[in-house]
Amino acid sequence: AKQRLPPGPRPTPILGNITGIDARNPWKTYTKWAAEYGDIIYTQLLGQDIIVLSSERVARDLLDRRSHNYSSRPASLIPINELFGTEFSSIFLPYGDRWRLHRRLFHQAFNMNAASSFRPIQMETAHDLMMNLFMTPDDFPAHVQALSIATIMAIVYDYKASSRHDPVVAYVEKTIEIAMQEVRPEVAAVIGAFPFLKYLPPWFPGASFKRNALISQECCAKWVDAPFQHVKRNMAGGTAAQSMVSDILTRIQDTARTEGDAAYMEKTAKEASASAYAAASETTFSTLSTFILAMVLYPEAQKRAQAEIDSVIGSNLTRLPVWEDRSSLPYIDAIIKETMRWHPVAPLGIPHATVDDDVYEGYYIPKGATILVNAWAMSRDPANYPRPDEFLPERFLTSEYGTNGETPSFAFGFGRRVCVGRYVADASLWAAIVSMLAIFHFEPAPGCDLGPEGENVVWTEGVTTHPKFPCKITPRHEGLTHERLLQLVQMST
Ligand code: HEM
Repeated sequence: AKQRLPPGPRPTPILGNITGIDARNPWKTYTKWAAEYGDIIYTQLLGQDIIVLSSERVARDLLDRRSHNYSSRPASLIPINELFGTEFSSIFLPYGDRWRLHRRLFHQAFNMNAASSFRPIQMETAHDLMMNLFMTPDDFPAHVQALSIATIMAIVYDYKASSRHDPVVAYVEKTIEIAMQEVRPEVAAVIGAFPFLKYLPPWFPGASFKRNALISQECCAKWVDAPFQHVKRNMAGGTAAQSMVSDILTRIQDTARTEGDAAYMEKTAKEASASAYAAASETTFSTLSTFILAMVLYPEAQKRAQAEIDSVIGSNLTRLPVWEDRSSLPYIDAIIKETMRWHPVAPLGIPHATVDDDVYEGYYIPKGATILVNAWAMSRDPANYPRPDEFLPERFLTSEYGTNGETPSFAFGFGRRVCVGRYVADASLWAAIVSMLAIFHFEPAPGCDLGPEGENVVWTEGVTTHPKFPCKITPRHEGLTHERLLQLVQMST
């Protein structure tokens, strides 16, 4: 008997459901469909099977409990990654030995215990952020981005990125900017279905993605190599500090049996470290931008967080928050969780794919199907998160709002593909957020109406999304000088 696919909107011939999708916010279309057809729906884009999971329950059942079958990445993303030069990226590797080796390198560097060794770096970049915000508060997006980049560059390569116009950073940022726009299922489906598009000359009208691809390929080659060579040079000269790459290179020297082995491991290390950068910088930046927006729109939450910090470090700023304060600041943890819940950085996650055919609750799920995690829909589920559009950190502190207090599972993804950098990410966010709240007050920029619930805020489009808005940032403590802030920073290191 013909197997029954999950329900969904009826596809039109050839194009499938592509014409019905809001290209700017595809997660909103999928969420609307989920309301109509349920937690698990089937759609088609140009002949490709797409299954969208819209509840945490279904995502856990399939991606966690059947992770052996749901941990690949869509084959349709391979051509587009090759086109853009990002084929090596751990994030997009299909399930298999190559991906497993990447994952092992990450696990050694970023597991819960290992991740804590990066705390001094994270606090130092948080302090740099405070100093920058103090001097030029209106440039806050650039400062937050600088923090996100500097943190991961230091952790992975012990590379000190200069805060402006760093050449290595410029390559990576360009590649990521392009990849965020183009390496997503809706674009991949078009190129997969019409492979000749790949061969259009870059000057061809409408072939902007091809021009982008050439730029991306060039930037990628430099991004993967330049910082890696920096570590090797420092190791050879005996000046390398600890980093993910120096640790791996030391292990290769100690364990590789043949030269071939060593060369393969080194190539893998290069690819994995470059991927860590891509995965970490944009996501950290987006989360912190969303946090600042929440503080502007929800002054009560901001006030409560600051009162909590003051109750621990004192209200006259005799010292800055330090790691040991974390356990006394539960509301700050709740703010971090609620930021990731309120506007998930990757509203459709990173697509998974099935290895084999499967059947779930009577529905047929084909081999090779793209599995989209609709984090947006999960974040808006009123059963788990009452008043879902509101920023309410309290929901992670009391059962009144229904959560179990844990970070929402959709924030960092599922199964064997769950974010390998989640402990690093959590610590970077904490250091930055607690430092910002200790020193600054965030309010709407004068004359700028964001709307009571932020309706007028513009969010960027792509795999990840962040808000763009102006904001007024002022020191909370009257008479705080640059010199005094510097003194406080020096006292706590
Ligand atoms: C707030 C910050 C972050 C968020 C919200 C975030 C979120 C995610 C999500 C949703 C995924 C996809 C999971 C899935 O496929 O189900 C992912 C994958 C990944 N993340 Fe993160 N991430 C963050 C920070 C980081 C950091 C700091 C690192 C590295 C230090 C990192 C490294 C990775 C890597 C390598 C993958 C790919 C894993 C794989 O495909 O096997 N992430 N992340």
